[in-house]
Amino acid sequence: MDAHNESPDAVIEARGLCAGYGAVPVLRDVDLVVRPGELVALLGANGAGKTTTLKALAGLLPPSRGSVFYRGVRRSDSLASRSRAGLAYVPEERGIFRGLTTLENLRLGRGDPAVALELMPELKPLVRRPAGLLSGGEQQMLTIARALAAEPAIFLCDELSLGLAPIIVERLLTFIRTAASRGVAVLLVEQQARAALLACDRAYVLRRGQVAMSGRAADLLHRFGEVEGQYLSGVTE
Ligand SMILES: Nc1ncnc2c1ncn2[C@@H]1O[C@H](COP(=O)(O)OP(=O)(O)OP(=O)(O)O)[C@@H](O)[C@H]1O
Repeated sequence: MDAHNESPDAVIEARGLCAGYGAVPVLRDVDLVVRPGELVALLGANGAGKTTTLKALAGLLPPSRGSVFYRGVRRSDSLASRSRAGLAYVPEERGIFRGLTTLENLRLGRGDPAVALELMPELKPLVRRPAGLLSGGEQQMLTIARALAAEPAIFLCDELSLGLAPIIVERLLTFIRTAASRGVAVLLVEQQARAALLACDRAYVLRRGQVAMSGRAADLLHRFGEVEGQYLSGVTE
């Protein structure tokens, strides 16, 4: 039934996606599309299923029903295999080796460290510093520059702004916007809904594992009260 995706121009597409952990269902019939050059936010209350969605899209969690299409092809392969095919995923934990220097961490990426440093010049004075000593914002710059230096087709980023000052979040969003303008499809999980809607083209709002609202970011900003309502009514406990 879902052997073909419905949006031929999509880089990544979830169709009727259901996924969870063991016997615990989390996602229910999630439909989601990200196209080249689009910056898309995934919003929702704590526990709504945002990280679970990214994990299922990245290949870390198998769908119990429904499909994930990557560049038009239905996939059930691993994250490593999807990464080789142009998918970049930054998890909430950021994937930094704290005992290695910034440069050594950049070398672990798929892209050229020199490209990462050109993309994010703030990292240049920090190349020899152990990544564990970088500030939270600098660590996030490192993970994002490392991911984007590989010129992925799609960039999935969890909790972009976790623990970061608003000015740093603004810098990161501008940086990611530039990547999107070069054609990268971006899906961001973001806690700060208003900031995300101001920066993104489109958004999906999850509530208890389902897409409760979706559309152009500008339209969702006009309906921000409703967006916030999804958070209040979406709390699971
Ligand atoms: N490994 C796991 N095993 C069992 N349940 C899990 C696991 N990881 C997450 N969950 C549950 O799945 C639901 C969705 O979690 P998820 O992390 O996707 O939410 P989220 O929207 O990313 O939340 P947050 O904003 O708090 O990070 C929650 O009820 C959570 O408790």
